[in-house]
Amino acid sequence: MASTSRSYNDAIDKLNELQTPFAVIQARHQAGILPDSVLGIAKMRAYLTRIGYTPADLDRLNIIHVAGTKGKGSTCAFVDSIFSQYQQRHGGPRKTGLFTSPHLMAVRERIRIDSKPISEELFAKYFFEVWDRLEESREAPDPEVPFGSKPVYARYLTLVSWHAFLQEGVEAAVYETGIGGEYDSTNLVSSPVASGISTLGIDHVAVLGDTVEKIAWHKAGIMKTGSPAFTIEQLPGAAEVLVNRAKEKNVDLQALKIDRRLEGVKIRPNATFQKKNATLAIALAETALRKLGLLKEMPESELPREFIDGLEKCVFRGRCEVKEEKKVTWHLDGAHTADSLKMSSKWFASEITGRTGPRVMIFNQQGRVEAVDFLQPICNALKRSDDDTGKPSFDHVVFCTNVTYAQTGYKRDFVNNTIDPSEVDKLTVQRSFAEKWSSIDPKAKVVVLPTIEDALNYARGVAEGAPEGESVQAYVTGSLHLVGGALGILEEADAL
Ligand SMILES: Nc1ncnc2c1ncn2[C@@H]1O[C@H](COP(=O)(O)OP(=O)(O)OP(=O)(O)O)[C@@H](O)[C@H]1O
Repeated sequence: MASTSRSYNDAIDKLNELQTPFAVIQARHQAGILPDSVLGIAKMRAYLTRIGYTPADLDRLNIIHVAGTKGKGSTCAFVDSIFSQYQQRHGGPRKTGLFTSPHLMAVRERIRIDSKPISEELFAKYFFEVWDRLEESREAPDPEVPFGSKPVYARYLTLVSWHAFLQEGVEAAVYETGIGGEYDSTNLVSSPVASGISTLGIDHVAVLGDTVEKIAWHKAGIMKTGSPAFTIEQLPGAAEVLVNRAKEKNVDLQALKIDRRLEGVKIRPNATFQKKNATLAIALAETALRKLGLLKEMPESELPREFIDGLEKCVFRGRCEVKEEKKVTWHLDGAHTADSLKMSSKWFASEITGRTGPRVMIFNQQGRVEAVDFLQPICNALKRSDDDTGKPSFDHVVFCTNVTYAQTGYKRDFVNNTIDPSEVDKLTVQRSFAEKWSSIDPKAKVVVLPTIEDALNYARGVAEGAPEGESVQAYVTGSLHLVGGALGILEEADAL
């Protein structure tokens, strides 16, 4: 049955129904059932067939495919921004696509055409076309592959992106993997223009394994015979796995050192990790632009103007983002792993050097009590200078949930059924974070608040009480959902 209601909001409501409910996740976890791996990819192939395409159709998109633990989103954004400079100056690639996850403020940000989030209208159109095609083809094309009538949330969005990009005539598309690589829903592409593997570290251990070697094995799954692959400097164990898998697949894998042509290029933030992401992006964009006949010569001494502008003008929101408000400077960064939080807190520390206003941190990681171990390195990065010894790292530390609003709860695009609702109500994780922070930084004022809106208002309250001429230096981090919710609220305030 075709759905009768077809607005963007209707699409998001349907999409939210495709989230795996917390109770199901918990039951699977208790029974030791791991997420689908080989079968998951077989199911994706079947879904692709049911919506009318074959994996070979995806080759028309000239895909750049990026995996990694950290920096994959930033790398994809850099490549897309370089493409955009070529479009503006040379008219090609004709149309570009960018598929990333998660979203910050609206689901449609995950599917971008010519660098802009797909319109609500087009999102709804392609979302429901995929929906209808799946409804109309309930019989499995391959009887060996058992599957439900619809894939889960992230996989469904991958299908929508392929359908949208193919229908819109996208000529070059950049794809960020969701989790891992080998069994990721984006990994149906068989001949990418190039694959890129950004910095590897520990994350998603339940799915990918608990060592960087096991994780590297999964990420290396996006390398494809016949397509070049690039990576940057990695931990030795991870580098070895990548090299071995490249050999098995007969892939030409290049491990890149930071591109010296980046000297003088103003990338943001001006940090080593971002230079690694930019280095990877340069190699990926160069490969695609050469294939499309848009780049003939690549000078060894300096980057073409289009590359420099693409890197300098790239905007990837919610990553090391600064927003000014009356009496509050908001520093927002969605880092949420041990390594990236170390980088992120150093970035915040460098941003506020020499500033005297009260420091406020707003932090959350919903459902991940183990994130309590990420707090000490943040505290260490913000230690006061010798002149200020005796002061806490942060004057105020707020732990809140990812629920957006105090009155109305989640914004539709942020509904999350995969976490324990009772834990959110009881603020269980937030209380354990608070206890930890009080033990490591006893002079800080530590509070637990139920929503993002409450947390932002708390920081604004501190600003009101701050001495004349001093601004609160607020650091919002730990989760892209938290950062996205905060940006949404701050932007509503801008619009008033
Ligand atoms: N190469 C890197 N090494 C370590 N940390 C990084 C790197 N690149 C980015 N980060 C940190 O991680 C945060 C998220 O960056 P980005 O979105 O590019 O990563 P990602 O791999 O897409 O991760 P995810 O989508 O899981 O958040 C950044 O704001 C920054 O703090």
